[in-house]
Amino acid sequence: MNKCFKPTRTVLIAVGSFNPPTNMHLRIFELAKDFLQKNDHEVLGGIISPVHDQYGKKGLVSAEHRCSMLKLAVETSNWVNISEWETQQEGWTRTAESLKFHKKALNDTNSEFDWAKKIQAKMLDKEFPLNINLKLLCGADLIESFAVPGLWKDEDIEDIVSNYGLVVISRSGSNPQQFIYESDLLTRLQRNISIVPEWITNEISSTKIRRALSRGESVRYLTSDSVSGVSEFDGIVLAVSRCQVGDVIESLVSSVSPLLRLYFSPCLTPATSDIKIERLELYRLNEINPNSCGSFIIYKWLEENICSLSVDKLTKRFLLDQSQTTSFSVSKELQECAQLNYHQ
Ligand SMILES: Nc1ncnc2c1ncn2[C@@H]1O[C@H](COP(=O)(O)OP(=O)(O)OP(=O)(O)O)[C@@H](O)[C@H]1O
Ligand SMILES: NC(=O)c1ccc[n+]([C@@H]2O[C@H](COP(=O)(O)O)[C@@H](O)[C@H]2O)c1
Repeated sequence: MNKCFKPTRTVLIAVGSFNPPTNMHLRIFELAKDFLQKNDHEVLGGIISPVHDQYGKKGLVSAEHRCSMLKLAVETSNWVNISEWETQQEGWTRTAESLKFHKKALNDTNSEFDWAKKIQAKMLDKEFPLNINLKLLCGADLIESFAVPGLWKDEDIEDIVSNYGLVVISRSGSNPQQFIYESDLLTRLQRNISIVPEWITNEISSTKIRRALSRGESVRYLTSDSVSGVSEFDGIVLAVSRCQVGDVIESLVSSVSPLLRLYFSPCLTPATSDIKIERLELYRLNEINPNSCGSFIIYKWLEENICSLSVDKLTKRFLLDQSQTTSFSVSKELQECAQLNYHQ
């Protein structure tokens, strides 16, 4: 083996709306990293650069919110970072400009940006200059958007491909090889374009997640649980009418904390048995799932199961407090006891 051989130090950057982030947004980083590492690159890190609000795409939620979702999404990755730089500019930034900024910051040993510091910290030997290369990582649909009249400047395309390089992940409905073949410019620069096939095809997209959410359908396992705001409710909801709370139950429930206690006024014709125990999924409210917050789900459930609801003050405070943890532990004994009472 040639002792002098040094792999090219590379960082991948993906630009886009991330509205909301999906599992595929992170998956493309893994695919590209595997591919590059087999082709003489040392992949030091990844950067996700969400677009500015003024990009103006229909249905784009605020950059602040997209960034918080992205931060949650990358919690499980030890190499993909978020750069909020584009979102903090006066207006929308062309991708070529964004690449220029990010490459400069990555190679600046005094960089003030956390993502740059983290990536630089991954370098085993820090000889100067740092010589960190930046490549644009994208799905095949993004490269095909190069052909949309007026969307990209030819000189930007030339700059991006020749001075940085592209890693394109295949996507169903796109044919990047043919697209390159049909473009004289891209054919000329094609040694700087890597096309990475995704054999385990997966057509998750932000559009499909938004569609599912707007229809009140589950988006679980399409994006991280922390992004969708869903977390298992591992406790019990005890819904009892005030007059039905017997001393025994009262002493039992008060000894267990936390427990969601919902009191409701008795209905004329009781819609439920004395004690109702349900397992529910709780959602945290965000701009993407405005109809799925914990309180909404619980009110909805109660509406369907119980009439004339009045939630006691403590419970209401709990339900409305979005920062509250949504995971409960309730002792097995209590659950069994409650089950027993339910069947009585
Ligand atoms: N399923 C996928 N396969 C390959 N690349 C993807 C996939 N989903 C997203 N990407 C790529 O991730 C980058 C950022 O994506 P973007 O924010 O546009 O997401 P999207 O899911 O395509 O969004 P939308 O559905 O809103 O158009 C783009 O380069 C896009 O091509
Ligand atoms: N001329 C350009 O630099 C140019 C044109 C169109 C889109 N883009 C970028 O490509 C990304 C496209 O994102 P969407 O696929 O979510 O629309 C955005 O980050 C946008 O800034 C850049």
